[in-house]
Amino acid sequence: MTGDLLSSSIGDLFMVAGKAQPLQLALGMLGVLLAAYLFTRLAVFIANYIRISRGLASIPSAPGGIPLLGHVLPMITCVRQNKGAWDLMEEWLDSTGPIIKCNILGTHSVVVRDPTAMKRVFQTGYKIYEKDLDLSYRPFLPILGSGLVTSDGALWQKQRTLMGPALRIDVLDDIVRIAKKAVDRLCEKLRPHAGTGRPVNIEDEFHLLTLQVIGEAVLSLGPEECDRVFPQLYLPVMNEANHRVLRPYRMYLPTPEWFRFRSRMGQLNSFLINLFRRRWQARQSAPQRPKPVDILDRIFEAIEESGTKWDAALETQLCYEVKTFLLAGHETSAAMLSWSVLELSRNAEAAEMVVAEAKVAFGGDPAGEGPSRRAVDEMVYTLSVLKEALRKYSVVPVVTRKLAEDDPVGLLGQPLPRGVMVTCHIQGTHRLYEQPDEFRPERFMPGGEYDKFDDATRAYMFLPFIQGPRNCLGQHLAMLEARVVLSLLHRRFVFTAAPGHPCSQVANGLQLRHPTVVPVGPVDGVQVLVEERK
Ligand code: HEM
Repeated sequence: MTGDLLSSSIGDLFMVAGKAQPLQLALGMLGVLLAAYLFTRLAVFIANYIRISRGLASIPSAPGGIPLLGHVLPMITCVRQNKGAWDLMEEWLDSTGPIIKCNILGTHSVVVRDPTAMKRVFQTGYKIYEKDLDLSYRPFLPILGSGLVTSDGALWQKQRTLMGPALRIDVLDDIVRIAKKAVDRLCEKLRPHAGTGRPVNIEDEFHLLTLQVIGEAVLSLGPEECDRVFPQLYLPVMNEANHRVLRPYRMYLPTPEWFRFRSRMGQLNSFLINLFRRRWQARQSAPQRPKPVDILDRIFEAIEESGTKWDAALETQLCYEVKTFLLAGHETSAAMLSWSVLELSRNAEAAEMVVAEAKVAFGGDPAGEGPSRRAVDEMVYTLSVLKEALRKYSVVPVVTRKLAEDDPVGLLGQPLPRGVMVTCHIQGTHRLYEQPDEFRPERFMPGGEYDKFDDATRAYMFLPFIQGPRNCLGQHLAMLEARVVLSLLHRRFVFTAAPGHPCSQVANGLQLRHPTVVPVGPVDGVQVLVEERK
């Protein structure tokens, strides 16, 4: 009986199949394949989830997690209260211990701030602590692609070898001159405001200035071209990518903004690739190799020396690298400069010390060609102001990694399983200083608090640029540029926080930090009044 039933239903099935349209059959097959794919993905996800959970069993969990959602709700609440998720993580570290685990929609993360753990992730174990492209960097992948910040393994190694020298050594001499010209232009812009009581949003000005510096240093673009191309194409694209961090669905929904993003990306890529082609062809047809004038020239030299063939793949890769330099090189520096100006506007004595260094470096002719690089290197107090701004405000508060294989050494004595995300809480490390809320540039002066840390871990107590083989390639460029800008601005003007603006009302600048956007700048900019310095 059962056998009859079975054979008749199989027969029916063949009958139906026989009568079905090819399209229906194809759709049916597609449905089956999709279901099988989703089922396999789910099975792999569950198996990994269980394996990683077991591997982390002995690590204390952050408070407030619930099944499935993990710690997403406390994080959302925290952002609603105008605090960064990284602030919440710091509270967890304070209350629970030096190593904790949390869960973000099924992704396990271990959070640490101890310098020995940082050393393992950034230095001794860097090959297995890979970039976390699934979560943190995903919204930026359409822009940065396989550029230096977002690549790993052999490709990263090759690109780092190719690009590294172009950002170091002699280009740094040019940066002083380029930054000097940019800050002269900014001074001209500020002069009409001096003494008028009209506030200026200095953060906005720093965004334009740092884009001009990086645009000229990398591509020899003039200030007008930078001001024309970047605010139109590059800045809106970055803006959308930042929105996508908290609203990942925007990456997939074909809204008008999604199409605008694609179109601007396309225009920016064409602008860059056309520029590369023009410059490469001019170089190939020149009777002799010209002296390099910018970072692109130096990259071209490295390409020629390595014998790399010029083709479409190379153009695309170059495009990713240049967009990486633009992104990495301007927002971080603008945030650092904004915080420094805010702090100096509250501390006349520190501002006077910066001015004193500027007088030595720029001599009696601040409007001249600019100091030598050696003279800028000697501005140790100005450098300490910038470092203290990077410490106090931690413009990159967390850096995440994904463990590519089991790490039996692990962090703080805890072996870690493959696949776990590691959140290096840079802000937490920067708060392991005495009275961390206070702005004290002296910490970074010779013999100061920083010098007194233990030799073995000192380098991991100050991590704005992280450390190790994947450290920031532009850190020397950034700090050189910022010293020129900060010192010359203060040599010419006195800045005070504009009355009525939050930056004149809150007791501590920490209250002004943006809760969701990295690099962390002031949430409402820094509005200042400008006076000529006597
Ligand atoms: C105050 C300014 C800056 C800060 C705080 C900063 C911070 C950082 C940090 C934290 C990283 C590591 C990111 C990670 O591993 O996930 C990084 C990497 C990088 N930065 Fe910067 N950066 C600054 C300026 C610059 C500038 C001016 C440039 C270029 C012109 C630059 C180019 C890069 C590149 C290419 C990398 C990737 C290095 C690699 O993975 O090999 N940065 N930066």
